[in-house]
Amino acid sequence: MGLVTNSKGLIDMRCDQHVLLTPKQMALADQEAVYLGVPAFDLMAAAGQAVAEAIMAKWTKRPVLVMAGPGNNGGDGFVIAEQLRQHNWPVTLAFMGHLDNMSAEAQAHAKAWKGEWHPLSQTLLNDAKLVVDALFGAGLSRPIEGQVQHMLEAVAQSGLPVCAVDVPSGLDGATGQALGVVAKADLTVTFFRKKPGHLLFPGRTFCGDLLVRGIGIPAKVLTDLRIQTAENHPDLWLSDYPLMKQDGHKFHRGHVLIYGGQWMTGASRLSARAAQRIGAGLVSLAVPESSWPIYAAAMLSVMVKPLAAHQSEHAFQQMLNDSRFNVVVIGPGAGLEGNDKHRVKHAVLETLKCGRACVLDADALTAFSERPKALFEAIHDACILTPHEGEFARLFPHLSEQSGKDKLSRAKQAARESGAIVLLKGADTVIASPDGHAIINTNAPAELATGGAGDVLAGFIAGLVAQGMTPFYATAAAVWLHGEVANEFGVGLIAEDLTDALPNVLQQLK
Ligand SMILES: NC(=O)C1=CN([C@@H]2O[C@H](COP(=O)(O)OP(=O)(O)OC[C@H]3O[C@@H](n4cnc5c(N)ncnc54)[C@H](O)[C@@H]3O)[C@@H](O)[C@H]2O)[C@@H](O)CC1
Ligand SMILES: Nc1ncnc2c1ncn2[C@@H]1O[C@H](COP(=O)(O)OP(=O)(O)O)[C@@H](O)[C@H]1O
Ligand SMILES: [K+]
Repeated sequence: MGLVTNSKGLIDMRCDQHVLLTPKQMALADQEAVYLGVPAFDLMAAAGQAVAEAIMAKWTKRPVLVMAGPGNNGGDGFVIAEQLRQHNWPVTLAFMGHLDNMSAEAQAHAKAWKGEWHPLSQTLLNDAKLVVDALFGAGLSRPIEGQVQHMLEAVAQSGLPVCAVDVPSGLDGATGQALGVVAKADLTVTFFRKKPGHLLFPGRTFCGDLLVRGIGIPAKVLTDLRIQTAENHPDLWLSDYPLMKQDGHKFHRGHVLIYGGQWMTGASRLSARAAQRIGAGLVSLAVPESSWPIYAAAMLSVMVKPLAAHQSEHAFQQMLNDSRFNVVVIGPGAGLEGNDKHRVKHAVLETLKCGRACVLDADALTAFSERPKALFEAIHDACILTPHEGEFARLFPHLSEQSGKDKLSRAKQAARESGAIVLLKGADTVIASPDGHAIINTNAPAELATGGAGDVLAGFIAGLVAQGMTPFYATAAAVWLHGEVANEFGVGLIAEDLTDALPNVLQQLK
């Protein structure tokens, strides 16, 4: 897989801007930059300078309280304080730590601060109109408690605007989870590249506006870091995107087969329309004979094939023999009542048995909740599971939201355990591949929380896989387009609009 690393394991520079570094990887990047000849003093100077500039661009001149912690995050704080002071801002500096324990560069910058030093105290908030949180950054190693906790609580209660340096103190940059209390910020300035914790919830809400600033670390330090995570962006997959060929015909653009249920006939129709709109050459719906008129009447350009009631399993199996169906979607509206569950499981297992690329969603996932292993044993590498948190917990109960693990790790572990690409939905959708690569999506607006949006997404994915896109990229592209269309449409969105408004967004991709 070539998401962030190419076949030699080197970073693909096309997407280098979008990679996400864990705090550990960031520390290695810093070290490597120093090894390559960039002085640590200069890195810290650039970091502090970048934050000071961001503050002066966002806020008018006002009294500032800079809270500087015991490590290099605190070192940045001293640079910020001095920079703002030089621009005639009234600055108060509160330090918690021991100068002797700080790195040489932090000590040097602390000594360059021309103002007074105060111990951390809540009374300092009385005269402040802005707080700079330079307490802890990448080095946070345990939950915040005691005096710092009380200080952060007082900052929150004060309602003062906060600028966080690198990450809001208390936020785990790797996971987006709080380690004890977190200082919620209005602006967070991070360095070199974003961290997963800036994008995953609840971390994203703690950061406020997020700025990334280069501090002189050369991009080539990324090559040895074994980075596996990136933020979703067309740069990751556009070169793999199936743009139309002038001499193409419909059979070049794949044929999606969608399994339709008896009662919830809308869901699979939404998927079908979405697969068409995103460019699949042909789309067929295989539906129970009894519901055939409903489907056929509503779908004009989709081929609707009836599955006879007395032999529906056999009939579906027969359809799979036609190798022109290069992707199968099962789940939206498939049904779980009576014999439906058995039929759905059978359809899934037969599809997997013949090695067909497939998107398994909704009921196709829930159908296996009693014995997920039966599904995992059949899965191959062109299989995409698209659960929301509820469906995810049915297949991976030990990885549910309640497990205490973060979303990125949960999705990655699920992909590894199942052998499938796992798309774990939500406002911070994660797409994880069994080989450890993962993409975090950030463009989805809350308008997507509407019935049927997931059915459309399944259709988008299938439509892209049908056209030859690799499943991992197809999933990432579909999720991004889904979010982008919802943004373009705005309020009042219903699932049908996602498909109808897709062409505008596709047009901009060209
Ligand atoms: N060359 C570099 O490494 C650069 C680092 N930069 C800054 O340095 C930061 C990372 O610096 P550090 O690795 O020194 O880490 P931090 O400054 O985040 O904090 C590390 C210190 O905090 C203590 N600590 C951790 N968790 C604690 C807790 N819950 N309660 C009390 N004390 C706790 C640790 O024992 C250690 O003394 C980055 O976030 C960034 O702001 C920037 O200056 C750019 C250059
Ligand atoms: N608050 C939110 N912000 C952004 N996207 C969301 C939010 N809530 C849900 N979504 C997205 O909306 C879609 C809903 O899918 P799903 O839960 O399967 O719904 P349905 O089964 O009704 O189609 C997913 O793509 C999900 O990521
Ligand atoms: K901080």
